[in-house]
Amino acid sequence: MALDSHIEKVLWTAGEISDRVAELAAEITSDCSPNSPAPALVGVATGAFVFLADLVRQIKLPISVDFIRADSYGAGTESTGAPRLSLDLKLDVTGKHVILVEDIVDTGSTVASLIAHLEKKGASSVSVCAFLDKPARRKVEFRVVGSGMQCPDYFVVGYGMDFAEAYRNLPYVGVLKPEFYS
Ligand SMILES: O=P(O)(O)OC[C@H]1O[C@H](OP(=O)(O)OP(=O)(O)O)[C@H](O)[C@@H]1O
Ligand code: HPA
Ligand SMILES: [Mg+2]
Repeated sequence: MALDSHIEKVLWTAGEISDRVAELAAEITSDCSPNSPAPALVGVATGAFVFLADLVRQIKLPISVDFIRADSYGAGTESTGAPRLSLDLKLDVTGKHVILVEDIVDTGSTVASLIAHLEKKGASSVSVCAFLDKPARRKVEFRVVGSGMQCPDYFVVGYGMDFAEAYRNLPYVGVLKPEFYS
């Protein structure tokens, strides 16, 4: 298939991803006490849409789901370091436990700015569930509570993640051949 020929190497196959997502969903389900309200899962658009859809369908709690958006990469591979909120929540999260769902935490600036925003909106607590955690490039320190995989220091694509808006639809995570990064 033409799209696969753009990929230099696959880091995680669709099967490996689905096994890990099932474990994360089980952790979220078991961490929530039966007497406390179910959390709100907030996906960071656009990248988190595939992970969020897989994750929520395996959580056995009456959660709510919404999206938020903060842009910092544009069409490149370097963060601007100053994410801009470009889509806010529809849900009222006052007094709610929010799980911010990310495809990847890289420098950490997107998640850090969104945690501050959700706390300002009255969330009682905010935790982060990221499919990939890439600590090598972290600039803003915070704790990723649930993470799927530790990502080596590559700019990766697939499973929701893009380069210049392409490759989000790949069912696996991989690294592009150098000629496709320009
Ligand atoms: O930790 P950071 O360095 O802030 O990078 C992580 C963020 O960057 C990407 O989003 P992007 O802003 O590119 O938008 P997208 O989700 O629409 O691809 C990714 O989906 C994360 O949201
Ligand atoms: O490695 C990455 N791939 C895609 N989008 C990203 N946004 C931050 N890091 C990445
Ligand atoms: Mg994103």
